[in-house]
Amino acid sequence: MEKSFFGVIGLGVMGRSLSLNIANKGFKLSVYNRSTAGEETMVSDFMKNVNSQNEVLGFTDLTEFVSSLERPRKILIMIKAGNAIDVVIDKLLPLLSEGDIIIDGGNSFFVDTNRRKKELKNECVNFLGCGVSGGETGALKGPSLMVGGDKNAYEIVAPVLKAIAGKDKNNNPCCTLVGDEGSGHFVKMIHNGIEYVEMQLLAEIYALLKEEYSNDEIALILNQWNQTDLSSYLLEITSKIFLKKENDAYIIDTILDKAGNKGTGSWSSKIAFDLGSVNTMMSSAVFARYISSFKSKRTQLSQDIKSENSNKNIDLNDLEIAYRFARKINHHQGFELIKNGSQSYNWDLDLSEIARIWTNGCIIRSDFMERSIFLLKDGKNYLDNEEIISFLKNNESGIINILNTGLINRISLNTFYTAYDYWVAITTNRLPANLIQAQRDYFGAHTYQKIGFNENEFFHTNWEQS
Ligand SMILES: NC(=O)C1=CN([C@@H]2O[C@H](COP(=O)(O)OP(=O)(O)OC[C@H]3O[C@@H](n4cnc5c(N)ncnc54)[C@H](OP(=O)(O)O)[C@@H]3O)[C@@H](O)[C@H]2O)C=CC1
Ligand SMILES: O=C(CO)[C@H](O)[C@H](O)COP(=O)(O)O
Repeated sequence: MEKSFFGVIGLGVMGRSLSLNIANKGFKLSVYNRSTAGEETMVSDFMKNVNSQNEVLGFTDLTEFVSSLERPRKILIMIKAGNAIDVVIDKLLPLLSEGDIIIDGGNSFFVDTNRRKKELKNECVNFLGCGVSGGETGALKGPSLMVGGDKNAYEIVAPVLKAIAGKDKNNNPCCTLVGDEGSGHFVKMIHNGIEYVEMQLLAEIYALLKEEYSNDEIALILNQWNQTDLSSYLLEITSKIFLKKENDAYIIDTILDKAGNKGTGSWSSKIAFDLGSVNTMMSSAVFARYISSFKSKRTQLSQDIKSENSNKNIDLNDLEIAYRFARKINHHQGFELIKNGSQSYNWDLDLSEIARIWTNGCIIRSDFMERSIFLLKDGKNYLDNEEIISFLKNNESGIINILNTGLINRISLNTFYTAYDYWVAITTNRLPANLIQAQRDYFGAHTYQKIGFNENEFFHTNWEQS
């Protein structure tokens, strides 16, 4: 029997969509899912969705699955991130041959990907970490693919990845080898960090609007914004969410206000600390999800708090400006983190190319991302651009008015606040850090630098000596 060109392990939400996408592009495919209690029909259910033109073989036996693949074997693992990946790799290894290629398409932590790549290299097996974005629909119709690893291995799987990826405005695939090692998963992790912020900003806008406007009206406002340069996939789906009803009830009003997460947002925040990069907005968006999960505490404490119920009178023009303002800072912080990661890990990442593969297929695709291809050229970031700087300088009052509305009405707007605060701090010539240095020197003799002296000169004061 003719062997399959490509293999997919894992037929969950993403694995089955990617598999159909691959098969629809004409590649002969083998798919595998473990057959555990309660999940025995994953493969047979999948096979029912395969059309007669697709060449797909389904397996619940890993050895048979691997034997069905032509060499070098090209296997995409699309399962839960974490230990499960190591478990599957351990099971695969004895079945593989020199030169075979494993691609991890899940949201794996990039440090694990660095390790796995090294371990597999010792076994003469290639390992690529591929960030996949686009959710269920994107995976089926054209995701954005951020690949990290060796160029030679990438070239072998590129025909499949490029064929299934979404296409940019010039019809080029939203798929690229971003760099070596776990750089693909690093870039996907930051993508998700940016995504968390974009989502939280919309949630805070909802918090402001919902006291004054109906769901239909909120949908209309967001939809109007989506006809402007603010247009994005997340804005589009959010406006649609407000219109969706079940049994005459708006679904949004029936959903418990506890946000979940699977880790990529908090990893992005932790890495920013390690790299000395400032990403206050991502941390704020992660913490907003955590606070939301303290539902019973919030319910208990909210009983003692009087709600003013004042007339909010939100200025929609200011809100639109504040949103535009905060998104610019979010993208700046996100790409700055990528830049810092690139420098620290020697990955030579191309920010403009990353923006390009994020213009279609992925969750944070937007008009602004399209413009970012230009703004991020030659290693530049947003705050190197005069137009961006002048927008931020000239529109402070819009975001201040919105923050004031939040303060007066007890509406938590922390992610908007962190955007503005970052802008204020980064544009302040003299910060009070001189006091921090004095305090450190006082209690710990940590020394300090002096204004007008050489950067390499450090001073110490005996603060208690009169
Ligand atoms: N959903 C999304 O929007 C996106 C998800 N991702 C990432 O893609 C990956 C898959 O996500 P998704 O498809 O949503 O997840 P699902 O929960 O839908 O599917 C999980 C898959 O992993 C398999 N699996 C879980 N544990 C093991 C194990 N120990 N050994 C073998 N197989 C295992 C499951 O098999 P079984 O059915 O037998 O349990 C199933 O096939 C994750 O890393 C996720 O973070 C990336 C981008 C978007
Ligand atoms: O990668 C994704 C989108 O790009 C996944 O949907 C991911 O699960 C989103 O993160 P979280 O579950 O933490 O909200």
